Amino acid sequence: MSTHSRHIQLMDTTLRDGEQTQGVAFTPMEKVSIAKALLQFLRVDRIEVASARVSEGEKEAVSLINQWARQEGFAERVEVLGFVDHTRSVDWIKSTGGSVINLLAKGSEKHCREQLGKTLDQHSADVLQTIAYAHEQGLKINVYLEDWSNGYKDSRDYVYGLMERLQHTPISHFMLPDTLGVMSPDEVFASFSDMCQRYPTLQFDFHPHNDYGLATANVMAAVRAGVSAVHCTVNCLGERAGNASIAEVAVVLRDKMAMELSVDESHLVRISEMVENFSGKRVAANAPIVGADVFTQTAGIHADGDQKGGLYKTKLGPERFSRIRSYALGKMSGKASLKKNLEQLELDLSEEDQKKVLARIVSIGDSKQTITTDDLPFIIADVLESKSYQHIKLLACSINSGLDLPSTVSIRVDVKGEKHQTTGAGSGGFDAFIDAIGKVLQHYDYTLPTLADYEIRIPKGGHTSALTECVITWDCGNELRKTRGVHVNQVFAGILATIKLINIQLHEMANSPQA
Ligand SMILES: CC(C)C(=O)C(=O)O
Repeated sequence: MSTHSRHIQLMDTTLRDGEQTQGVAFTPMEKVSIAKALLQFLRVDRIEVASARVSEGEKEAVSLINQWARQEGFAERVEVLGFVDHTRSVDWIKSTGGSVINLLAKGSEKHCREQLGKTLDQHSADVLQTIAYAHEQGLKINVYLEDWSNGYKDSRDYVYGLMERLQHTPISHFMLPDTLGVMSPDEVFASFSDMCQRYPTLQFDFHPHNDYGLATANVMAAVRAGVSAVHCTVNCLGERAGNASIAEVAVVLRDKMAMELSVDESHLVRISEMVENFSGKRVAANAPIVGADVFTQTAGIHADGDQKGGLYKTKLGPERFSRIRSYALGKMSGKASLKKNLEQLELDLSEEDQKKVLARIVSIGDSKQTITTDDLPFIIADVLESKSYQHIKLLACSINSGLDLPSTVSIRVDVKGEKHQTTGAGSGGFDAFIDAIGKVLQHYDYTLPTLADYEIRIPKGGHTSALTECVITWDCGNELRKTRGVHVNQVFAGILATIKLINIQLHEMANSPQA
């Protein structure tokens, strides 16, 4: 098959196979939100949203999605996995207002024999009967040949036999899964080339799994062999090691194969965040395109190269995905990393002061702590002994905690030069501190944002007396902000991270035009 540019459909199955990720279950409203984001903003071609007959909640979700999709003219782009169960899956899909069934047939002789206890003739008769009924009911029909990768390897005659029986029925897409994620790109290319040449008038989809970490490479091979659609999920969710990441597939097919796609890449990250929140499955910081760190340069030499004419630029620029490049501060930072951060904060420092600040950054980095751009003004203030960034200082803090007892805290703080002493109570030491500090801050018209996340880490191989690092993500309304605190006592690490956030926000309040 030629590698000439052609349109490749992306079928997103986050809401069906993605929900088969261990521990993931979306509520109906979450499913509706994800479906809308996928079709309306990301503009994928098709979405698979559920398996038929799973539950009442699933029925509600699918009905809501179909209702919305019909209004928006997307009805035929919403698909539901159905089973060879006479009329039951078809009736279920019809009752949700659905238009498309993705019928699950057996793609390997072994599955057909061992799981269904049927021969090829018996199984194809059942499949044909369900297809006829679905067609009569006005559904569009796609068919999965489950375990096709093994079927093609071990029982090719069975696969051809099934295809012969199905090829003249009203099936729109033959969806060939690598159900257990066992194929290599060479195997995908050879098998799909054969299928596409043998049945040149049929449309084939590839449904990959990532068990060997080869899902994206396998998608490339399938497209090279001639498939017209590939399946993927947001954040690579899916059974076991997942399917193929939609972000990876989109950029690889565009950049490496010059294929035409409908997806709007600028929405990839937002959808990834939405799915991360609803699924509770964190995206690895180094996940291509959507990971938190993938547009951060750490080595000073890279920051230097970027400053000298974009020497480290690639097609995968952050702007393409509505993200920005950042320059990490740590022991590997150089002058250019600091300069880039100063530019971002619109801060001007003499060469001499930059040297001092850089030396401090490197020494903080050496003690394994991480530094964010938000930390920089405070490091500068500390190194250059400027008072203008120290709006709040924790002078003393003692915490009393006991098993099954409320915690109490007593604090002394300096806010803008005024001293306060107060107490607080809560269900834990940190909660008690939040109670106490809240009492002080109400005098300054300031309310702490809510926590979006709270992580405690110790260095790998650490021991009970090791430093702990607390990273708090704050929901500041229009943005999420992270602050870090480091201390041997993990509650104090959280308290220091909180003081940092308060300092940043009091500083912004003091410098806002209304102040
Ligand atoms: C249920 C089927 C279609 C599947 O997801 C697979 O075979 O990978």
